[in-house]
Formats: sequence, structure tokens, C-alpha cells
Amino acid sequence: MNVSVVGSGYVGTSVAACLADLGHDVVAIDIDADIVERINAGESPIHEPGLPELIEEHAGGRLRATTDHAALRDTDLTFVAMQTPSREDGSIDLSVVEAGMRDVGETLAEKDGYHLVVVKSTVLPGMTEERIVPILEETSGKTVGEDFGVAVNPEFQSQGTAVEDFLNPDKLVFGATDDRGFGLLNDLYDPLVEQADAEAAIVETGLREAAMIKYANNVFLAAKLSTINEIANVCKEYGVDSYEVSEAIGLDERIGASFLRSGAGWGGSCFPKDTDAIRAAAREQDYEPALLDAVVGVNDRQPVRMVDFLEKHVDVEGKRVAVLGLAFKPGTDDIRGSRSKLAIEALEERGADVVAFDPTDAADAMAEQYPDVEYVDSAAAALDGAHGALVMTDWPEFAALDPEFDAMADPVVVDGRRIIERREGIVYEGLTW
Ligand SMILES: NC(=O)C1=CN([C@@H]2O[C@H](COP(=O)(O)OP(=O)(O)OC[C@H]3O[C@@H](n4cnc5c(N)ncnc54)[C@H](O)[C@@H]3O)[C@@H](O)[C@H]2O)C=CC1
Ligand SMILES: O=C(O)[C@H]1O[C@H](OP(=O)(O)OP(=O)(O)OC[C@H]2O[C@@H](n3ccc(=O)[nH]c3=O)[C@H](O)[C@@H]2O)[C@H](O)[C@@H](O)[C@@H]1O
Repeated sequence: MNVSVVGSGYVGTSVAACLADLGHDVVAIDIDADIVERINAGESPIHEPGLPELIEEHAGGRLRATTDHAALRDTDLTFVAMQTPSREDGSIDLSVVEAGMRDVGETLAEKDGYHLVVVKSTVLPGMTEERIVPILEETSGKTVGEDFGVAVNPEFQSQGTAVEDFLNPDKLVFGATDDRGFGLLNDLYDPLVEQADAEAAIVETGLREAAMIKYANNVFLAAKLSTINEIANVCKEYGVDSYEVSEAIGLDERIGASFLRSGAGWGGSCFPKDTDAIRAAAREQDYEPALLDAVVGVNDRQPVRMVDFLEKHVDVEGKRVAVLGLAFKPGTDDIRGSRSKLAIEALEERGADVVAFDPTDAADAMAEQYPDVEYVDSAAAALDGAHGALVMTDWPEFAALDPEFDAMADPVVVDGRRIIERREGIVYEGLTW
């Protein structure tokens, strides 16, 4: 099939490259000329394992990129993968998607025949029907359900495993305005269903339900993590090893073993944003989301607890303190929602001189928000002369650190990810026991 993807960021680029790999002809459309140039040159615009290989293989063949929305006219369906960030009050900001939909609608005005617009961006229930469809109808002069269809097909991939997740989903969720829409989505994903390692469930549902499934999925996982973090905090007070507790409760199939690693908390581009969006949306409907407020409260306290534990051993004022890890998790250079930000803020508030390292180029983006931090090019350089270290991201190379700790002025290590080996010569503070 001929597919266009509007918005070639983390989701759009991996969706475009994977669909090309499944045999579709794909055009990625982005307003960022640099992204377009890189894809056409066969390079990945983002740090994502497996993606460079796919782009290198398909660029110039089944995958191309452009800044010109007119390219979508030659395709059967268009994915919408633009960003849906949070506003200051946590509510969802749909303005980028709305502006993009005008470009899409104006282009569709010139197209003959049915076209399907598939919303992959995470949007609240109702937004597709009430805000996206009217823009498309107005700018294209066409009628939804007749001249064109609209679908909601949320994405559940995680950063760092996006390619693997896209190609091996546990479920495909389709909401659509009409049968042709459902038909096109089934055809599109057919090669994926055929080649996936395990059978993916196909959930055909309404537009509103499809949108809510995405939020429920993320918010449930965030709540699971805050629950295990709170349990771990209590475990630490009792001297109980919370990882042994997690392992045992994970054996109960009703709980499940995944997403039970307690520590510095959950970050990323979506858990914080989606949890905030659903809390704000609930309040708008006069519903107080008490549990979800607590889920966020527990999460935001974890990095501050780490600084508190460090201060049990060292007064950080005027002292050099190392922050190891800036990306919100290993395998990505993304700092959105990173717990390191809250740790840096807490350290700076208490007068520490922060020195930070991440194995990716995450420091470039971090430096824009935290210019007073010293960014160095190795963990050893960060630890050298430091009066304490906070381990914020579970990069494997941090787990391998050992003699580097001996160069610290005060070898106090607060391990937010349970990856550092306790040993003599290190004052170890875990979050989990
Ligand atoms: N990052 C992730 O792993 C996941 C993200 N999502 C959702 O997918 C959506 C996209 O997220 P990301 O890929 O992380 O965002 P992103 O910010 O990385 O990418 C968005 C892209 O859209 C482009 N864009 C903006 N306006 C445009 C326009 N008018 N025409 C063409 N391109 C335009 C931007 O230049 C940017 O490259 C969000 O709603 C997010 O919640 C869902 C699942 C996973
Ligand atoms: O909507 C999205 O953007 C995506 O959000 C998450 O994916 P992602 O943010 O890439 O990362 P996760 O692997 O879920 O990790 C999120 C955060 O939780 C933390 N985490 C995860 C697992 C765990 O056991 N403990 C833990 O602290 C990670 O360190 C990270 O900060 C979801 O897992 C995806 O299904 C979803 O598509």
C-alpha cells in the first residue's frame, strides 16, 4: 500500500521505517528539513536501536521523506504522528496537530477517491471527532465517512525498543468512522500480523474507546510503578529487600512480573504527559482523580528522596556532586520527563555544583534547560573529585563502574536504579533496601 506519515519524530520515523520494511511504499512528511534530509540520506534522525539499519536499507527505495504535504495525495492513508505536548496546567496541547490537520485537509481537497486519516498521536477521547474531523472537513470540503475516513490507531511502542515493539505488538487497536477504514487498517497490518513472533490481538472498537485505551495503558503502568515505588520506600524503612518482594509478588499472574523495578521513578515523553492530560481532563469533567494525583506525587518525590539520602552523609552545599544518566531510560537520548531533571533541581536548590554525564548526546538538550551543570564526557570524569553520585539511569556501562568510585572525594553512591554493586570503600544508599 502507499502510506504517508505526517510527523517524523520518535513515533513517525519508526512507524514509517517499519511499514517500509513490511513492504509498503512510505513517504515521511515533516516540517523539519533536517529530519527529511537525514532520512533521505539513509540516516536515522533519532537514537533508536534497529532504526538506522532499516532506514539505510529502505531510504531511496520504499521509504522517502519530504517537507511537502502534497505527497500524501499519492497515498491511500495518512498517519498523523505529530506531538501532543502538555500545557503549563498539564492539559493536552492539540495545537500542533490541529495546524498539521489543516495542511492535510487542504491537500486532500485536491485528491480524488477515498483516503483514510489515521490518528497515531495520543489524543483524548472525543478530540478526533470534535476537533480533528471538523478541520479536515472544512479545509478539504469533503465529508467524513463518505469521501474520507478517520481512524484512531494508538501506538504502544516504547523508546529504545520501538522497532521490536512495532513489529511484535501484543495488540493492534483500531477505531474507525466506517468499514472502509477498518478494512484499510487490516490490510495495512496484514503483513505484520503474518510475520510477528506471537499472535497479536486485533481490537476493533470506537474512536473514543481507542483513544482511551492508549491513556489507560500508560496510566495503569505509571500507577503500577508508583505502587511498587511506594512499597519499596516502606521496605527501605524496615530494612526489607524490595526486589525480593517484587520478584515474589510478580509470580502472581494477576500482578505480573514486568514493570516492578522500583527506584528513581518513571519519566519519558509520554507517562508524565499522558498522566497529566488525563488528570486535567478528569478535573474538567468535575471528577477528582485522587489516585492519579498520588501516582504523580510519589513519582516526583523519588529523585528528591535520593538527594535526601545523599545529604545523610554529605552536606552538598558548595560541593561537586555527580549525576550519572540524563536520558529518561537506557537506549535513548531523550530527556523528556527524565528524573535527572528533578534530581538536578533539588541539588542546585541545596547549593551543589552538579557535574553530569550520559553516554548519549542527551547533555546537549539538558544544557539548554540546566546551563549551570557541568557536562563531562565520561562517568569517570563526573565521579573524579565528586562528594557523592546519584545514579539516575540504568545504563549498563554504569553497572560496570568500579575503580572509578575510588576517585571520588566522598564515595557516597545513591543508586536510583539498583545497578551498582555494594562493596567496601563505597557508602552505598539504595532506594530499594
Ligand atoms: N515517543 C513515543 O515513544 C511515543 C509517542 N506517542 C505519541 O505519538 C505522538 C508523537 O510523539 P513523538 O514521536 O514522541 O513526537 P516528536 O516530537 O518526536 O515528533 C513529532 C514530529 O512532528 C513534526 N511536525 C510537527 N508539525 C508538523 C506538521 N504540520 N507537518 C509535518 N510534521 C510536523 C515535528 O517536526 C516532529 O518531528 C504523541 O502524541 C505521543 O504522545 C505514542 C506512543 C509512543
Ligand atoms: O506512550 C508512550 O510513549 C510509551 O510510553 C511507555 O514507553 P517509554 O516511555 O518509551 O518507556 P518505558 O520503558 O515504559 O519506561 C518509562 C519509565 O518507567 C521507568 N521504569 C520502567 C519499568 C520499571 O520496571 N521501572 C521503571 O522505573 C523507566 O526507567 C522510564 O523512566 C510505554 O511503556 C509504551 O507502551 C508507550 O507506547
